Amino acid sequence: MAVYTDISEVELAQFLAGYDLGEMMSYKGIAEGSENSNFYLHTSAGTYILTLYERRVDAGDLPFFLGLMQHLANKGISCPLPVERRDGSLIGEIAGRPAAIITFLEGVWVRRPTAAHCRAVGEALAGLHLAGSDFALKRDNALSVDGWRRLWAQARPRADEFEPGLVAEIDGEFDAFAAGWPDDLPAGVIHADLFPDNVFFLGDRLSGLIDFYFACNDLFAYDVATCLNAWCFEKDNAFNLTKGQAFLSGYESVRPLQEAERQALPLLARGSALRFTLTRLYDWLTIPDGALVQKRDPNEFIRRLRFHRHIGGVSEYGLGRS
Ligand SMILES: Nc1ncnc2c1ncn2[C@@H]1O[C@H](COP(=O)(O)OP(=O)(O)O)[C@@H](O)[C@H]1O
Ligand SMILES: N[C@@H](CCOP(=O)(O)O)C(=O)O
Repeated sequence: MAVYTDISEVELAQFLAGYDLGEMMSYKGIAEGSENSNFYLHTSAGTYILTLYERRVDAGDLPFFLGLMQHLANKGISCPLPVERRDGSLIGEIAGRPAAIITFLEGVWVRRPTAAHCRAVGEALAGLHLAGSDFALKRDNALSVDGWRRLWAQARPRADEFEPGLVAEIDGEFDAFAAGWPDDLPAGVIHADLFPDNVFFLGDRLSGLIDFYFACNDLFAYDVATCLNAWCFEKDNAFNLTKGQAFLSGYESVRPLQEAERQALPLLARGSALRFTLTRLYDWLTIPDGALVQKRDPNEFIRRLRFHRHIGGVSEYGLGRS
């Protein structure tokens, strides 16, 4: 469930007075998502999504996130378009939270992605990387190695409660990143959270990308690594080579990876697995039982991390296989 802040009809009517969206007809909280409060909003002008930005979103980053959606949509990427207020701004306030209205995208996210879905996501991710290349605003990745260290400092004292031995294991991961985290690979705007619940399909056709609230400037190959983690493992946490191959060939059909990016994938995938382990572990240890938000299992990403740590070579991801 993700409605952290409820809103009244009166508050919504006042908020909508700032827009040219006609009369309010109905609104309804959306159960899915985990970071922000989202509502379906029906007005006489159509259907929209109203988002109230919550704990992990810094209001100072909203011009980047919303401006990026505008930029990408204008470049033909199927993503929500923020709706301008009467005064031309994109951000308002409701119930004491910063808030925006974005256009509604048709489609559903797939619970059981096939190799065809993975290929389509690879193509879309590379398209996003190319389309973001001339976006003027910049945002550092708050959840790269330094951000992971801060999260780890908070989770570490209780991490062995989740799994005995985890403290020593994750301390060791940081040593590996200190020795070799790349900073000289092609970089630009990345999505940074392109999980299945953020990609809509109509049948096998990818119909849109959502949730740009972790987007930032970082290595393109790090985004590739995150998608390998998010799309190409099965429910039993085994890597699916066919899906890996499909995702990577989809990506490379639009933007071929450089050899240095290919060789960096095992470390980047390990880092990405650590990033999601840490946010999930932090939530696991800090969100009270019975809270509205659904906790996600850190173990899935601990298992991925171990897989990447022991990978023999990038052909095991499906690279270089026909
Ligand atoms: N533009 C959109 N069009 C249609 N549905 C959307 C749109 N944006 C969000 N949603 C719905 O809201 C849910 C939560 O959105 P998301 O951006 O992932 O939230 P959060 O940032 O809280 O994780 C999505 O799973 C989807 O059902
Ligand atoms: N993708 C992350 C959680 C972020 O949730 P989202 O609803 O914003 O995609 C994870 O799986 O840990």
